[in-house]
Amino acid sequence: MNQSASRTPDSELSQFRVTGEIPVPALINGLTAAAVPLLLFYAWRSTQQADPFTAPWLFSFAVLLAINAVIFVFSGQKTLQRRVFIVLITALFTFLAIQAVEDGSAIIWLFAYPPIIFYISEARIGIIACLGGWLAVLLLFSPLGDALFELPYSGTLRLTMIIVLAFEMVTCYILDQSRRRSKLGLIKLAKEFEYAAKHDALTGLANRREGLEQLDAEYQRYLRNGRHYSVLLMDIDLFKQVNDTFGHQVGDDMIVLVGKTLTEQCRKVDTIARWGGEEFLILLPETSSEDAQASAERIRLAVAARTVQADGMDIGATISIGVATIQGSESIDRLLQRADEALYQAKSEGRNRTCRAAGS
Ligand SMILES: Nc1nc2c(ncn2[C@@H]2O[C@H](COP(=O)(O)OP(=O)(O)OP(=O)(O)O)[C@@H](O)[C@H]2O)c(=O)[nH]1
Repeated sequence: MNQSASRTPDSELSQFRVTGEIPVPALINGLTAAAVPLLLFYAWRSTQQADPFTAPWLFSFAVLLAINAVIFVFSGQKTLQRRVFIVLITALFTFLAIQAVEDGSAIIWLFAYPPIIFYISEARIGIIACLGGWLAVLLLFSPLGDALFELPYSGTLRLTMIIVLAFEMVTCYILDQSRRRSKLGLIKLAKEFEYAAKHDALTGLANRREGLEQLDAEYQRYLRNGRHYSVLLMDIDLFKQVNDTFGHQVGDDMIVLVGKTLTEQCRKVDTIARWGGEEFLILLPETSSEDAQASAERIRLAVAARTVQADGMDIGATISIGVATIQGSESIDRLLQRADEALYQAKSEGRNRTCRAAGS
């Protein structure tokens, strides 16, 4: 599981939403909603404290973040919004790191950056951004930083910041990886459940429920475009004897063999469903009654040519098939009923044959 999971790229991962997970656009808009008034407040405070440089920058960041949110609301451009947001908050945190707002405490805001960047971007971007940010802080706190800026930070604060920031970034990375792996696990589990809900465990064919869904979808298409479709309802002949004589396992092998043969004989667009114990249904989209009859005969002969091994013997299987083609405004139930009647007729006429439903 982990192998295929770890191969899934982040971009693919971001397309899936696990119930309860905060969607990235919602988080971005929530953070924007919180950041804009905060930035405006600090901009106002800066003007009060006669700091003419900081206020315009904070105000600009507030406006750009608000514009980014508005663009999303009106255009729904999630990717663009996310990228712009990443650039803006990276620039904002860089600004906060080098700009000693008031007494220099603004740099503490850097701790808010790692969890946000890991949550809203791919793991690769998060690592690059955090590593770059940490190296930048290291450089800022070096003698070079002092040469370039007037930094009010003590040696103890610098050392603590560097260590705690690194600790926080690594922790965020580990938590983020754990979150991504859990999400991949859930996605894989959901796919397995979905597959199990739609397929028959023995043959791997569609199960009856999925067959009915496909029938309904085809019926809706038929109502729209009037293109007729057909169904083949088939049943392995005298199957009880196979079970009774050779055992249940040989019976199962025969069901699998028939399912395999049907798959080989059908088009990709056809739906092959295990309808019941030894009963199968094939949905043939856009297929006339004549073509359906021809397909049914081909399938019947293909099955009759195959054998399963039991007690060193080759056991042959034959099937009987009822063919029905949708007509007029009849319901799916009525179509299936006609196919069933045709199958019954094939059985009563001696089995190993194909019968077309009345009216088809
Ligand atoms: N091995 C196996 N047997 C199954 C399975 N599902 C149903 N069966 C058996 O299939 C048999 C079906 O028998 P019947 O309905 O009497 O039909 P038949 O013997 O095929 O006779 P006709 O349909 O009249 O040709 C029953 O004995 C079921 O127990 C399955 O998944 N595996």
